[in-house]
Amino acid sequence: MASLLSRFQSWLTSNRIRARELGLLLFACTGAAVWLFILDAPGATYILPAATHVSQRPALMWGFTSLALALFAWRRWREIDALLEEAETDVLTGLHNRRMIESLLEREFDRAMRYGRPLSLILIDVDHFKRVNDTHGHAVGDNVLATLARRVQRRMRISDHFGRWGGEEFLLICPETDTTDAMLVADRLRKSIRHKPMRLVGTVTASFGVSTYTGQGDYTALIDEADHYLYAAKLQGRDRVISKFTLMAQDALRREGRADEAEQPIQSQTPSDPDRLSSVLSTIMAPLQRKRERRFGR
Ligand SMILES: Nc1nc2c(ncn2[C@@H]2O[C@H](COP(=O)(O)OP(=O)(O)OP(=O)(O)O)[C@@H](O)[C@H]2O)c(=O)[nH]1
Repeated sequence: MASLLSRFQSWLTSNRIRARELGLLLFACTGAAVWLFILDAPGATYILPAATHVSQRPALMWGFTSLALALFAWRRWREIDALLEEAETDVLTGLHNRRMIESLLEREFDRAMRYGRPLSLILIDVDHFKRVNDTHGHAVGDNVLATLARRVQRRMRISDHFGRWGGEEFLLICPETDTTDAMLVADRLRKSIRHKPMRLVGTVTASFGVSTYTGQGDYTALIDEADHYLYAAKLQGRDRVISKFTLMAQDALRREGRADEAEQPIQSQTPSDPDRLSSVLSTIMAPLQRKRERRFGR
């Protein structure tokens, strides 16, 4: 008997059923049987003869049954909701995990494609993160990731989506955002990471790759493009933002024989930073603007 009971208990545990829930379920089943009896369903009298007494007060029985069923459903719903949230959240940072951010990206990409709206991606990768782990330990490395996540979260728009792409890489999805704006956003984030030293580690920097949907390809191509620019940012010395525009500007500067300037990051740590970024962007945009004006006669 004892072993039967313990087996029943372990079955309850393995099926995540608590005794209170089982009680509620039994109560709901009893209520349902009583209702069968009240409705004079065939065989109901054999299922629950004792229900005759309770059926004298059908309103009370109806109330109890509904309450029991509602409580049971509510508890189950909360558990399922918690499990779903757990399945979509990165435990370390509390951000969307890879699966969730990828499905959000797919959704935003479909929307951008259908309505012809701009959509930019910012792929962020912590610089020399292996060194942080090796020098200070994995726990401190984890703390760096969590701090970076909080800093970005505090500065992103409410309509943006932010998630952990994997390891020390993060993805920010910016709907309704063109390349120029996405670069400014990325640069603001870059500064917010760099300028405030992190506990035990000191200054941490990150590199950024920015890609924008141009009406071609699918969302994986957009990710690949951001990854390509992120790789370029790492190659060019890290702690910088690279997009299609940056590479175009660098090409333009090289063609003009200003190779030295092309090697400088478009953003620097000087207060004139945004000026330089916008001046380089306007250098690239000017011919495009002239072409557009010629075409549309404006
Ligand atoms: N603490 C911690 N480390 C992680 C986590 N995920 C990945 N890493 C570590 O992140 C490091 C990434 O190293 P690399 O890919 O060589 O990149 P890096 O050292 O940042 O160099 P660059 O990206 O080229 O600047 C590896 O040592 C991983 O073990 C994590 O969740 N927590």
